[in-house]
Amino acid sequence: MNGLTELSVKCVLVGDCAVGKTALLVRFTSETFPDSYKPTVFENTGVEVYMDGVQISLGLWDTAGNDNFKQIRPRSYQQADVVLMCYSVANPNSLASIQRKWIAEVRENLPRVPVLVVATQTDLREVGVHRGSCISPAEGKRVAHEVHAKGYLECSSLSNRGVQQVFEYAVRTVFNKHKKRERRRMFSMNQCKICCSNSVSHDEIYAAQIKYWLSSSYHVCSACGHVHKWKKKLGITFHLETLCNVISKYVCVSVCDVPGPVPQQQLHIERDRCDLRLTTSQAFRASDRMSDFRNVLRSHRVLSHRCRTKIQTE
Ligand SMILES: Nc1nc2c(ncn2[C@@H]2O[C@H](COP(=O)(O)OP(=O)(O)OP(=O)(O)O)[C@@H](O)[C@H]2O)c(=O)[nH]1
Repeated sequence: MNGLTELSVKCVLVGDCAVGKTALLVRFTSETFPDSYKPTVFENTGVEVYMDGVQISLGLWDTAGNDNFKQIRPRSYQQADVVLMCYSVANPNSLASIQRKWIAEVRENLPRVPVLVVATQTDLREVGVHRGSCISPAEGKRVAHEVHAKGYLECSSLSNRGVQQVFEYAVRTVFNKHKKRERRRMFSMNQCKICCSNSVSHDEIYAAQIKYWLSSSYHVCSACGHVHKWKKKLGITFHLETLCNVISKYVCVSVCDVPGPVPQQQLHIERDRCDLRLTTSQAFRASDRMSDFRNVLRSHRVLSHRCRTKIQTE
């Protein structure tokens, strides 16, 4: 990806046999509907799409629902950006499989990649023998919620209803994730120039002695998320002892402008890979109980877009 002018997205479809994964892909890529059923072993295809002016190479990976080909599936999971877990509204077992089997397999291979639950063959709610006994949207949504899916969509490849939306949603999910990451990187680069005039290098910084940390209060800059000694100027009160204890290995702010004795501990920053994010809307003091502090960090995970830098203590 280059400054979000182009992006490549790998989307993998999984789900029980005959739920309509191939038909969904065929409908989306060629505007046709395959009537005959031919079990998939392994297929992939690619299309170019645009989103907000960004050209996106969308790789679409069809997988076999049949477990005879189970060994092949991990190949499809490699480097995936988003997974569509499909079930047929006319087949309750296929929905049960999402909870019982597919989410576990996907998470084993892709622990953090967004998944969407996709209900297929929705035309069967209106015609055919399953009419009246099909799975309702509410039931599908409930399962999606339980497996922590990023979204729930319904479609019919036969009637072409909702097909486009499935892929739009999938691409949008990945797109937004990249945009967020990009924005964070930009903030990180820009704001550090402003706020950290006397900070040391971003890639490798030196922190003061832990002892010094234990006895000192620092402040997190509201602009860049860095710890400063600027009392009440820009940031929130933040005690490094607490910070160190709570996040014993990974700290989500970089420490710069460290006064005091010669640094004894070297810290390495892993840029753009931060799990914890801070906002500046709240103040914490050293006296805060650890659990409260942890909760506050947790509750602020998604709020801040400020520069995030992860420090790994050696
Ligand atoms: N009524 C209806 N039938 C569909 C729809 N989508 C697929 N089918 C039919 O369902 C059968 C299975 O479709 P496939 O797309 O091959 O299913 P699959 O999930 O790829 O199956 P595997 O390759 O075995 O994993 C075919 O006979 C399709 O014609 C749909 O939206 N509505």
